[in-house]
Order: sequence, then C-alpha cells, then structure tokens
Amino acid sequence: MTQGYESATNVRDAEGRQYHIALKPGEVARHVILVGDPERARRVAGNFEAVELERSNREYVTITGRHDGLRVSVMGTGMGAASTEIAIVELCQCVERPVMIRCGSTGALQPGMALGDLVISQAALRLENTTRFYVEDSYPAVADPQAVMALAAAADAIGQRYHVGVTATSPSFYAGQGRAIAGFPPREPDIVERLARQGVKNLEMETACLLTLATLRGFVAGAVCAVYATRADDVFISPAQKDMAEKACIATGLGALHLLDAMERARGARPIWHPGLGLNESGA
Ligand SMILES: O=P(O)(O)O[C@H]1O[C@H](CO)[C@@H](O)[C@H]1O
Ligand SMILES: O=c1cc[nH]c(=O)[nH]1
Repeated sequence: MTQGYESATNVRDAEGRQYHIALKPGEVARHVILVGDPERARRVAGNFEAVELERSNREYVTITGRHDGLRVSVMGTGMGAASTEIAIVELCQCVERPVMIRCGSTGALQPGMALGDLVISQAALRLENTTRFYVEDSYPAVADPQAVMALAAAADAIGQRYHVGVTATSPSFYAGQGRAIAGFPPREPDIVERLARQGVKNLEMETACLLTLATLRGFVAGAVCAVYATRADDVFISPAQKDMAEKACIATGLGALHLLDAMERARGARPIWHPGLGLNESGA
C-alpha cells in the first residue's frame, strides 16, 4: 500500500495516508466519535445504517459510515493521552474542521454519582504530560460550550442521568488514580480525596488531550464518559450494567453530533451558536 513517506516529520505516503492511523483525506468524516476501546468503536458503528470504510492499524480502529443521514467516523484511540495525540494529529491531516466527541468510561469522585451515570466534561485537569509539549502549564483544557450543551441535550433526549463539570485526565489507571495494588504503592494514595475536595467530578485518561489539541487547532470538541467506578465506595460496574451505560454514552455522543451539525448550520458565520438562534434539525 505504502511506497515511501514524505519525511521524518510528515510520516504520510504520496496519497496522504497517515503512518499510524492508515487513513488518508476523504476517508474520515468531519463528525468523529473517539473511544478508548477498539471494540467500543465497532459497537458505535453498529448504529450506522451504512458503512463505507473499516480500517485497523496498531490500536487504531476506524469505521466511517452514516448515522441517521450524517456522515460519521468512529475511531478507537487506545488508552492514554500519548496514543490519543497521535490519533488527533493524524485525523486532522485527513479532515478539515473536524467535530470530535469522546465517548469514554470513567471513575466518579463525587457523592451522588452512580454507576452508569454520564459525566459531561466542561474542562479537564491536564495531569497527563503529553499536552505539556504543546502548551504551558496554566493553559486550560476546556470543552467547546456548544459540545457541552449538545451532549446535555442529547442525554436529556434519551432520559439519561448525567453530571456536568471538571474532569481530571490522568496518565495512569493505577497509581495515577490512587489505586493501591499490592506491591505497587502509589506515591500519592490520597489523590482521589484531594481531587474530590476540589470539586472534580471524574478521573479518566484522554479528555484533556482532546480538549487542549482542539483549542490549539481550532475545532469543536467535547467529551462524555460513562461511570464505571465509584471511587468513594470502591465499586466497579458489572458487565450487564456496563453494557447499558456504554449504550447510553454512545447514544449521547451520536445525538450530540447531530445537534452540533444543526447548531453549525444555525450559527452561519457567527463564532458560536446560542439559544437565540434556534435550531433547524431537519437538514441533519
Ligand atoms: O473507556 P475508555 O474510553 O478507554 O476510557 C477510560 O478507560 C480506560 C481505562 O480503563 C482509559 O482509556 C480511560 O480513559
Ligand atoms: O476508574 C476509572 C474507570 C474507567 N476509566 C478510568 O480511567 N478510571
């Protein structure tokens, strides 16, 4: 497939096919769902009425198709900010002005948050270190307000319980999220309590990377995660509950993409949609 690469910097072939994700311009939709788990990517695509492309390379599984008439790509990014950075940078070489929503899983930190609830991120603590190579430490990882509203509206549309607030993106599932496993003591065992005291809603591993890179590049992005763990009582979700929570998270992410499409048409040349503009969803 690949004859040679442009350079050590732009690792793409003559057709523009990217080294890690193995996709080229034309193969990625503007509306993209990102998930950590490649099997979840396949389950997202299970909602498509038509599939035009499936590609798998390393951990990156991508499927492009149509969902209720809207062209959508879903990609499994793998876990963590490092592999997510590769996915986002390479996707942005394949598509202009993308709209990206992460549909992930997460651990909840606040009382009143239950297994299976959704968390919509307004912003994220950049505890990972990938984004430090792009921006200074005080740079905020902030979601597009349109994405926050679209995700909340999409969750309401399916009667799903959700929370909105600040997420912490960790570079680690175990020590970095305060999980003490025999023989692997975390340096900061109380990190969950510290973050909870600061009002942080949830811990996961990719959102800050997506939000930071989206602000830098200038595209619309947001994140919604299903609660798989409640950290205060140390409970992890059962397989049956996980299925339902994942379905709700996927439905919310896909619903939000349609709303974001309608918002974009309603706002025209304005920088942002606001409620005064209304929505015409018929063209979605
Ligand atoms: O379910 P995903 O999207 O992978 O998200 C969460 O689950 C993984 C850890 O189990 C990390 O990637 C974390 O961010
Ligand atoms: O506790 C959790 C659950 C899912 N994903 C995470 O990163 N942490």
